[in-house]
Amino acid sequence: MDSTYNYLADRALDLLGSNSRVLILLIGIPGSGKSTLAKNVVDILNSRFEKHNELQNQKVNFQQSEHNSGSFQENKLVTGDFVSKLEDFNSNSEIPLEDEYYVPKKIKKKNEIIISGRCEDNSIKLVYPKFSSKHTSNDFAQIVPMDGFHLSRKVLKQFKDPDRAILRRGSPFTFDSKMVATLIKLLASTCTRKTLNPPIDKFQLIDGSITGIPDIYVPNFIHELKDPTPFGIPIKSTAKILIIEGLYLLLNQGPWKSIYYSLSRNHEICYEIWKIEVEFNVARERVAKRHYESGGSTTTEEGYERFDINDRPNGKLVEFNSFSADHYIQSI
Ligand SMILES: Nc1ncnc2c1ncn2[C@@H]1O[C@H](COP(=O)(O)OP(=O)(O)OP(=O)(O)O)[C@@H](O)[C@H]1O
Repeated sequence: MDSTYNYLADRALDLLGSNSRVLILLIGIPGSGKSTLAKNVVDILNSRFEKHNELQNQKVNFQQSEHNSGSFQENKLVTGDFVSKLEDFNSNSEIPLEDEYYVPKKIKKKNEIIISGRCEDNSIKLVYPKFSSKHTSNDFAQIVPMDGFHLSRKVLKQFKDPDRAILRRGSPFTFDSKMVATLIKLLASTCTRKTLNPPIDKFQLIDGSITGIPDIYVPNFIHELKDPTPFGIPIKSTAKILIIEGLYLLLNQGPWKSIYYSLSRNHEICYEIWKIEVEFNVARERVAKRHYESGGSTTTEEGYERFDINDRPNGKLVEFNSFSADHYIQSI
């Protein structure tokens, strides 16, 4: 197992090369072990980062612009082109909550831009970094979960068939898929292949005032609240390896398919797609156990039932309707 995680950490570092950032999409059916694998790989990367800095006898090796006015300069953001194409949010316009194709809108504030989809709970915030004085070892590699893009129960209850929406929570139509696609396009724009001159060490962090990469805040999913919270997860401008994990990232249906197209048609983007392969009966055992241990079901039998009602159809959907990945990992 450890050798798989170490191999993947090496692979991510090789992909990064001397680019400012690499994006890795991690997919797999429910229970395939996406979160577990992503966490292990990110931990290895961050501990290597820490060790590297210890060897160099410096806390964090990082490059920052000397003259940073700290003022907001949208045109300096690498995400500027993409964001400028989004329409401004108009508080009078009605948001069709069930429209999967609803296009997110932007709201500009002093030194930040908020991108809002069908529900403000799923919003994303971009902040142009003023100063980046505090860095920790966790700034190097990071997991970006998709859970925060679950539509809130408040929204699902307003669907034409709220019972079905609540029962099938976790299915593609219960996410703000346009916001997921928007986030990936935003992140992709921060991962363009640009060999810096002079080439920099893989482990060197570079301030957003040099790269034009903003800090991006994405929604978190608090399991106790059973709903998303906006801006709960910061993706610092200095993060160099991002692992985005989610079930539907390669789905070739609805707004999800734009994720694959936005990456695969652009060879300028430094990215790779990894898929974990696992037998359904193995995933079923794991998920039923997880449901039971987390209190989501009172017996293991009920855990199996939950897998069969929701996780299995969602898993089958992605197994038969997804684009191909770049690298396949056998779950052990
Ligand atoms: N290789 C493994 N061997 C045994 N159990 C595992 C393995 N990987 C993960 N698990 C366990 O299986 C369960 C599901 O793992 P994890 O949450 O990482 O999967 P996931 O693909 O992210 O699932 P989901 O999409 O449902 O969130 C967890 O309880 C985890 O501890």
